[in-house]
Amino acid sequence: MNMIEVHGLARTFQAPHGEVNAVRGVDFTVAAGEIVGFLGPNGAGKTTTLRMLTTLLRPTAGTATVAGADLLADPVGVRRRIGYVAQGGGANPAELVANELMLQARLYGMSKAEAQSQIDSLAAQLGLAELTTRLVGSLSGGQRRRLDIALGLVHRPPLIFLDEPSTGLDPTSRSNLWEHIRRLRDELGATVFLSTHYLDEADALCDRILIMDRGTILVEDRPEELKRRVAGDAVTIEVAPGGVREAAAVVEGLDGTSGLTTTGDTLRFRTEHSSRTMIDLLHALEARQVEPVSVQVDRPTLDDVFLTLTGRSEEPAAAATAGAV
Ligand SMILES: Nc1ncnc2c1ncn2[C@@H]1O[C@H](COP(=O)(O)OP(=O)(O)OP(=O)(O)O)[C@@H](O)[C@H]1O
Repeated sequence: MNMIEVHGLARTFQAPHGEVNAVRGVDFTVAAGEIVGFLGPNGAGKTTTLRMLTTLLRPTAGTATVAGADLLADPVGVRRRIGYVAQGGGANPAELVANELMLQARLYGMSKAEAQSQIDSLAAQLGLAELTTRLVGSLSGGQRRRLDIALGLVHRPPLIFLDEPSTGLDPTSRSNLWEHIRRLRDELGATVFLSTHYLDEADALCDRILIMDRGTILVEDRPEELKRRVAGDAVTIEVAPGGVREAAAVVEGLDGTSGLTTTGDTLRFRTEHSSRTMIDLLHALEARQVEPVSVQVDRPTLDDVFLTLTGRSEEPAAAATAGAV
């Protein structure tokens, strides 16, 4: 069974400088029990899509079924069956954390006892247990983010939308959150649809990834397939003046390297086996008396995925405006 079915979903905004085609007629499905990641550069249309699927924004065109309810005909039905953790969060700064969580749970019709037990377990898992007697407004950015997440999950929705859930979280909170999301799926059978800028997050959590760019979905794939498309680590090496041609010849002679470019005294290339390549490279440079000034190895990033898939890097949000249609 599909938890989300989207057909031709589109949203255009009227802006002072013209129309913005934020989402340009996308089609996709999410199966029950899947964790699906939504990736894309700033302005790609991820939040707009999430806001449409969570009934906060009316589509300009298209249809969708969300958690078994028709998005346009039954938005209230959709709302009752989903949890949504937005980027901004809507908690009241003047309220106590515990009260805010209880209010949310009760709004969704949970009994007091059921709500309390769910709040206790969420608070423990998301590192909020010590903060329940604090005012929302006194929380740090990361603490506030964890509260927003707890508020989105408190009524145990079968379908959960998370908009960049780990932005602003420290590494421990991040890995606790991932653990919690996995448990929601594994133990409760929940379906999770999350947007993220972090490839490692999508990789660690998601069964499938949709990549959006300029309002369209470029590719849908499992994370391992996606990573396979990015050919290895990126190496940047600067050599002493006069050595760049020699160094380029060395790089081209090494196994498993690709995409060599040079700028001034700096060379950039990709390698599938970075540690072996680096040892061979440094030995070969020494043998040819080319002196390396600096060396940097970077794991594939989201930007690399984009570069590989689209042949270009992330672009500013303005690229999605009417002029770019
Ligand atoms: N209310 C609005 N009025 C005009 N343009 C808008 C509005 N909301 C979004 N946009 C534009 O629509 C495009 C898509 O924005 P959206 O917020 O969906 O992107 P995103 O993929 O979520 O980006 P980010 O990763 O930065 O959160 C952008 O060009 C944005 O400026």
